[in-house]
Amino acid sequence: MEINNIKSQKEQLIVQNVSHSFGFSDILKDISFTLEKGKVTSIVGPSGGGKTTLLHLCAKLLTLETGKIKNSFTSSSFAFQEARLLPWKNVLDNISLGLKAKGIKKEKREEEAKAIALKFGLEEDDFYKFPKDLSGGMKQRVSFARALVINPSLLFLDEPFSALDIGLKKELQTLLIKQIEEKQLSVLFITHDLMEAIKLSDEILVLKAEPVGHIIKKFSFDLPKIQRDNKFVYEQTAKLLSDETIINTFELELK
Ligand SMILES: Nc1ncnc2c1ncn2[C@@H]1O[C@H](COP(=O)(O)OP(=O)(O)OP(=O)(O)O)[C@@H](O)[C@H]1O
Repeated sequence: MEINNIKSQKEQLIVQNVSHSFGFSDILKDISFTLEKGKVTSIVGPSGGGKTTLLHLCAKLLTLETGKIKNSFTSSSFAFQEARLLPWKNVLDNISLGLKAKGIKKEKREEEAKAIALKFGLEEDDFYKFPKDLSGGMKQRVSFARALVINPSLLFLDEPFSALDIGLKKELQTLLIKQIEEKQLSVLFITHDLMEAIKLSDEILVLKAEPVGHIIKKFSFDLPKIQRDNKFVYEQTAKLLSDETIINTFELELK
């Protein structure tokens, strides 16, 4: 038991002095932060600031050129703004892709995929539908179920809520918070949405694009996510939006 505790404490993502360029364009400069087990770190900033590039470097979807990234989490998965489902596979088969890759038998795969599909608000009638017959919201439910069915210790999220209506956004955020609390899930989360970041994060890194993407400020929040009501989110948002660095980063106009 104790050995497990020691092992789990060591799970972290350490990003040290990471810079990145595409050709002659410098995109990121000297980025450093650490994501601990059970924590959520959000990267917020204006469009084009290099948020997705940073996430891709952390997830090894891009080759690291400068700096160090050490990921000691035991497993990871992804969910993106678009659900990216395989069009030739039905809902259950899409959800259980990661289980298949782990060598889990078909019967067990289906059982686990069905359980998580129901948890994420899909219905039995949806199980054998193909992506072309699903709404955008249903596709995103499948995408979340697929990412979480393998019980990852680290989840990479790139604006997964941005195309959803407000009700579904809230529902999926609540389900995600539950997973974070129950399973000590860690999340690296990209968003444009400051309120969303305040609701979900332990730490927010603000990325400024000019002249090259760099972290201009870090904010931490201690209140348990489950206790963050609208009042907390609005108050914290107002506080952050009155910070001069945030005003400059987002080029907000004060009237
Ligand atoms: N594969 C690539 N090759 C060349 N340039 C790229 C590539 N990927 C991204 N870029 C450029 O890098 C910059 C940062 O892009 P990135 O997608 O990381 O920003 P972002 O902050 O995630 O933006 P958004 O919020 O709009 O998604 C942009 O100018 C983009 O055009």
